[in-house]
Amino acid sequence: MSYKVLVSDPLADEGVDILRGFCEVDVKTGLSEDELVKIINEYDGLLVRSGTQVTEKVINAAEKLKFIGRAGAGVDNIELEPATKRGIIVANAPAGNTLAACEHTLAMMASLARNIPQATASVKKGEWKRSKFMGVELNDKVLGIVGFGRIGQELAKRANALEMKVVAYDPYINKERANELGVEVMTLEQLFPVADFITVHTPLIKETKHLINKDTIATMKTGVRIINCARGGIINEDDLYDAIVAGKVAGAALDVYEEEPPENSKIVTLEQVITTPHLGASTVEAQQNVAVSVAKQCIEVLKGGSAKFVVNAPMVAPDQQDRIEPYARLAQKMGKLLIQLVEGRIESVDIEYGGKAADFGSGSKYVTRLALKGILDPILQTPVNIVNAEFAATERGIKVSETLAKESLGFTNLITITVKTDSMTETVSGNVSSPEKLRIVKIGDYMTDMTPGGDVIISRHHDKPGVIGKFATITGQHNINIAGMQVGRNNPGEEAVMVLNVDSAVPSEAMDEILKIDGVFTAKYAHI
Ligand SMILES: NC(=O)C1=CN([C@@H]2O[C@H](COP(=O)(O)OP(=O)(O)OC[C@H]3O[C@@H](n4cnc5c(N)ncnc54)[C@H](O)[C@@H]3O)[C@@H](O)[C@H]2O)C=CC1
Ligand SMILES: O=C(O)C(=O)COP(=O)(O)O
Repeated sequence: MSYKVLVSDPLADEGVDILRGFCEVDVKTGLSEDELVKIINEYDGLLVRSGTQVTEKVINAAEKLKFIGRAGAGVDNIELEPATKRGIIVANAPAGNTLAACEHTLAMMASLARNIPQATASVKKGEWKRSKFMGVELNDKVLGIVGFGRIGQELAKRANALEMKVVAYDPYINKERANELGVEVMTLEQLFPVADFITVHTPLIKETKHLINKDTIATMKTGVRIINCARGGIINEDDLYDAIVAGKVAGAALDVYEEEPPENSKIVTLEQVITTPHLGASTVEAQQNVAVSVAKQCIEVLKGGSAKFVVNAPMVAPDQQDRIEPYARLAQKMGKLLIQLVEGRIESVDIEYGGKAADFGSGSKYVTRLALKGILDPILQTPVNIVNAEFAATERGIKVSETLAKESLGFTNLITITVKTDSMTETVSGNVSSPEKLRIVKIGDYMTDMTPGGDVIISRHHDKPGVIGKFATITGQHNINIAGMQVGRNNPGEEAVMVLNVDSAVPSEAMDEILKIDGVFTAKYAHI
């Protein structure tokens, strides 16, 4: 299969070369939304930085698109919901530019403290105004970090070395980690009045939009200096402008703007405001890191796998991946079996985790989505994957639940999936004996021991002499070889469940004959 990938923002050659080794790549930068909409249906993958707006209109025109890669951290230029609905994996390269953005913030803070850009411009004009550019020291000043994630934490380490006092606010902060870094954790109300420098390192989301505004600025120290190397929009630029003009804020260092480029922004015209054109990630090292990361993830996805840093699907922690992967495979096969066993409109799917499968934490969401993929893939037009599985279920009114099992039937781990339709309920339980040995151990009320895979006939029949023999006769007449057989029953002479593994597909005529056997209640052919 040959794939085509569009790179619509400048991407380091190292990434483009990796992609070219796998598929056709077009590099077309500076496209308008309409230009992108016109060509996007040719592509299986799209790689961007912050320059391309991946809007709903673009996504809806992207008929073949399977992957959108963000060569960087922030994904606020990609509309995630439409991508998720369409099953398009969106991934970023979150750590590749952390140090670049952190060092840029440090450089901006030092430049702001010592008026370096203004002084440079003055000298270049032939001036020699030493008293005009009196600065302040960083030493002993309070640095308030808002958003204590990757960049915020790296910055704290470096600010400690400059002998600044670091305080931080983050609603999801790891207090132990902050204390290890010598950082005092505060509320925003505590941080604003004590900080000499305030720097924001949050994503731009509804909670952080205009987090710095006229009301919050009013609570800050007079003479505070503010830095934004995260996202335009976290600071209300008009309010910051007024506060600088009023002398409340001594100055600001901005790398990012509410509108980029900031053509209509008055804030950039102020002498006290130093500016760079969104350069936080622009180092040779960071660009190589992020380009290679998204290129590799793009290839993985186009090969049918998953990406390492998916932002629109549940992630499994890297140290849990090997452990959870066999359960995910098992759940998908169980789902595929179940959909072939049930009849009617599906109303609910419950996935029960027992024994060692009960402590997956958020990893269970990954397993659940693969179970849903197994169930929904054969019945839906659009391909179902880890990204859109839950959406595809809820859109069809299917209630999905996860429960912890009270018992695991004596197995060290057990997953039980129950599918309820408007006419019946079917339950299948499975166990991971070893990463290579997956087993279906129970169908309905009957214990079995079946390796999920290949072609099977599953019957419910009266446990009496001669019934099983007739199965063998019919399959033999249709030249279908029986590879294995297990029968489960609760009491002799009552109902039994049989799983017959066969070596080839079973035609409908053979199934019609099987259904006519005296004593057969139900019989289904399934390919798993
Ligand atoms: N200027 C540039 O070129 C670059 C900008 N960035 C931007 O920097 C920002 C931070 O990036 P990372 O540190 O890599 O992300 P991260 O995800 O590691 O950290 C973000 C932190 O913000 C915190 N947060 C979320 N909501 C918050 C709220 N309401 N108040 C305070 N904190 C909140 C999160 O808990 C998290 O710890 C992002 O917006 C990213 O897009 C990143 C790289 C380069
Ligand atoms: O990674 C981020 O969030 C950035 O803002 C970097 O943006 P860029 O890739 O340089 O357009």
